[in-house]
Amino acid sequence: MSAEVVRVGLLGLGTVGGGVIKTIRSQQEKLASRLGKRIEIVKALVRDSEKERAVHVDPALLTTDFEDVLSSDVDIVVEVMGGVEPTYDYVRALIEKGCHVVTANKELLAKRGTELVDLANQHQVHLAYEASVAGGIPILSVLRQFLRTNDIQGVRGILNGTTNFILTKMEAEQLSYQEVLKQAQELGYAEADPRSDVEGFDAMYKLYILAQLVYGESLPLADVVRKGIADLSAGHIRIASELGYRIKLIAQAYQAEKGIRLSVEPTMLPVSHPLAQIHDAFNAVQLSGNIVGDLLFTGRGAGELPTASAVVEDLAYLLTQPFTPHPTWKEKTADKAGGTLDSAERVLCYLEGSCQTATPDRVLHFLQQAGVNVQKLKVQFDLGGVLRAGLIVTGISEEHESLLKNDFGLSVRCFPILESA
Ligand SMILES: NC(=O)C1=CN([C@@H]2O[C@H](COP(=O)(O)OP(=O)(O)OC[C@H]3O[C@@H](n4cnc5c(N)ncnc54)[C@H](OP(=O)(O)O)[C@@H]3O)[C@@H](O)[C@H]2O)C=CC1
Ligand SMILES: N[C@@H](CC=O)C(=O)O
Repeated sequence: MSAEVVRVGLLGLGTVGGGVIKTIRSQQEKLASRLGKRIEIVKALVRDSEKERAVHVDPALLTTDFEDVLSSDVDIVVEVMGGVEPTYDYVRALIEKGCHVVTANKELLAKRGTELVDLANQHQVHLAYEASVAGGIPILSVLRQFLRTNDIQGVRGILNGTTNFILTKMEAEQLSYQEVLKQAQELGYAEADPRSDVEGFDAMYKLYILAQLVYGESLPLADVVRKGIADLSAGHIRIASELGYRIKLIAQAYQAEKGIRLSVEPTMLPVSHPLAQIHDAFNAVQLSGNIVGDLLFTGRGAGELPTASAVVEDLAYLLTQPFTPHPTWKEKTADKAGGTLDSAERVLCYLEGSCQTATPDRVLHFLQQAGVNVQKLKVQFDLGGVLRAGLIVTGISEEHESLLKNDFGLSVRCFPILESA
């Protein structure tokens, strides 16, 4: 008996789109026997149909006109073109036409997901987006299907492969930030505009989506604390390592007294911390449930095949499952947006400046007089007379930071420390 054919359209045929085609081709027989359906790609929207591609496709399938996809009787569309405009309009039109949509586009979901989820429910179509968070790790399916009894108390993780790759290589191979970013782009990890990765936007979009699933609501993106790694130097990484820490871009969502809080920022982890062991473009998500306790999921967070795996698993899932309404997405403004340094916290404070104006003794004296508790100190001088110091402190405030900048001519950067596993 021949398997039913499912007509799939692709929006985008770059890194992920190419991976989707390769995966469907390599797994076609298995999928047909498991699903009783054969997946046929019938159209692929691209910007430039003449461009040479990593995967060969029949040129007749390529189009630069979205109307060709919309009018081609597709059952499902896989959106892997990225961005919000014109993507939102395309996805909207497809849902209104009754197409199921699978997307890897976290930016689209974090910015317009509330509307798209409602629209998909209204038209009774699937909107599947496993690939939008943590690449190949099936974390959204776990949250949706296997953690419905637990209250999830907090979620934290490494959600961006590019920045984790950069931090790993900067530390292990002493490569420059620019050099490693270029490698990440060549390997297909980075976003089309890599500022999204290195400035923490990409991880913020993923955290927003996780919060929708974990808490049934998220904060507006403007209320999320977001700091990136673009200004991290070899000096930061070296001092951290000498003090026994490793810097990771950590995304966290937790329930505070006045509602949920979301943050993405470079954070110091003791080298023995499980998240400090996540290297290269791997991601990790740590969850803590009131019944199950702590869970840690890890896997490849970016790149052609890990992401395609999540996309094609979504396709396989929705080909076998009847439509069920998706829980509505909500946004709730934070009572008080976080972001200011809580002086009660233990932080690693990195200072850099000329030793003409700032000697370790003078800086320590100032901090002690100001009531800052210094627990550890590492100092380095280079031949050019530059002082670099790492201090583990509690009780430092933004006012102290300003005084260190203004009175001692130091550049100051304080990093939160994540002590507990
Ligand atoms: N790369 C990764 O590791 C991951 C990516 N994602 C997400 O997947 C999506 C795709 O990423 P990726 O494959 O890396 O991106 P690429 O830049 O490699 O591919 C984008 C594709 O979309 C096409 N495209 C872009 N804009 C338009 C437009 N306006 N009209 C028509 N076609 C367009 C491009 O056409 P052309 O080829 O002609 O230029 C290209 O084929 C993004 O949302 C990204 O955030 C999610 C998880 C991991
Ligand atoms: N640019 C992203 C790709 C996957 O989402 C990343 O580096 O994690």
